[in-house]
Amino acid sequence: MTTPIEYIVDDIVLRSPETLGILIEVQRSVGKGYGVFATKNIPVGSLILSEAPLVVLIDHGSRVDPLDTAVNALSPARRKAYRRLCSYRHRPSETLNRSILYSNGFAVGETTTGVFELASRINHSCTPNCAFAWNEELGTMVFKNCCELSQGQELTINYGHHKGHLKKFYGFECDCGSCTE
Ligand SMILES: C[S@@+](CC[C@H](N)C(=O)[O-])C[C@H]1O[C@@H](n2cnc3c(N)ncnc32)[C@H](O)[C@@H]1O
Repeated sequence: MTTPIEYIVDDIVLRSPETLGILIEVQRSVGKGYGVFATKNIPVGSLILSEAPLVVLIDHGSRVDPLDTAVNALSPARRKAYRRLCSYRHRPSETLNRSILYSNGFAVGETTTGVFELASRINHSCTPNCAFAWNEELGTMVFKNCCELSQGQELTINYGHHKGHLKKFYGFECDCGSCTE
């Protein structure tokens, strides 16, 4: 659990990660499931979100899937939040926990993957309006907008894959128009 930290964004003092409902909200995104949207105009370079992972996975190659152990160890509310995330099963043998991890995971260090309750709702664009970086000291993924956002605009990040990989691993055809093959 990270200690809440105060940030000043656009004259509002925020306690991390309480930007939900103030700067951003989760809504349906046409053809993409859910997405994260700006609730107001947000100047470039604002702190949009600083969130600790719901689940982290460091795979040590044990026979028992350490992901199942990590998910089972969550509180019922956090386990429910994990299981409610979207999942694209890219192989029939993949477990639901694994599909959720692969569809929603971010690298949080060299060998660690993190899944986030809110950040994992952000959709992809090859020309994204937000950038993110893992902050080791805070133990949070920090998101800032790289251009001005208007109220109601969807936040996007680049998942870091070309078109074919987005289809194969996330199950969607990117139609942003700037994809690389
Ligand atoms: C990390 S989740 C993003 C949140 C997700 N939309 C949800 O409803 O929870 C990744 C999934 O979102 C969808 N997605 C993300 N970016 C998309 C895009 N540009 N076009 C279509 N679907 C997208 C795909 O289903 C993908 O597997």
